[in-house]
Amino acid sequence: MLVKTFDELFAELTDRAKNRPEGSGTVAALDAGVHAQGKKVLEEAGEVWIAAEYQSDAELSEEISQLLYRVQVLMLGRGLTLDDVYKYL
Ligand SMILES: N=c1c2ncn([C@@H]3O[C@H](COP(=O)(O)OP(=O)(O)OP(=O)(O)O)[C@@H](O)[C@H]3O)c2ncn1[C@@H]1O[C@H](COP(=O)(O)O)[C@@H](O)[C@H]1O
Repeated sequence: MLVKTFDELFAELTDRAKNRPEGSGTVAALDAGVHAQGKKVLEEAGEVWIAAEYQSDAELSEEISQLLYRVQVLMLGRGLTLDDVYKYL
């Protein structure tokens, strides 16, 4: 199984933002603006919470992956890099 890391996904999304390929959901999410991006983060965070309480490990893992994606979209929407965040870890 080919595994994608957090950093690899961020590099991929950065490339989507730069090259704006046709049909990219990420490009559409970036164009929707920070308000919409923030709402998606909150929505996915809620789904993670519910999955943690009531759903399987696989379902929880999928929700967490979606939350990570939405956080990255928000980071790109605000022009943050991974280092901007990593320096606080
Ligand atoms: N990891 C993700 C990813 N996680 C979640 N999502 C999006 O989030 C949606 C699920 O979130 P929701 O529950 O909010 O579903 P929804 O409200 O029905 O979806 P939308 O109406 O918001 O599209 C999915 O249908 C995807 O649109 C993702 N979209 C893209 N990626 C990865 O990002 C990369 C670039 O993708 P594109 O920009 O689409 O080429 C690729 O590697 C993708 O695998």
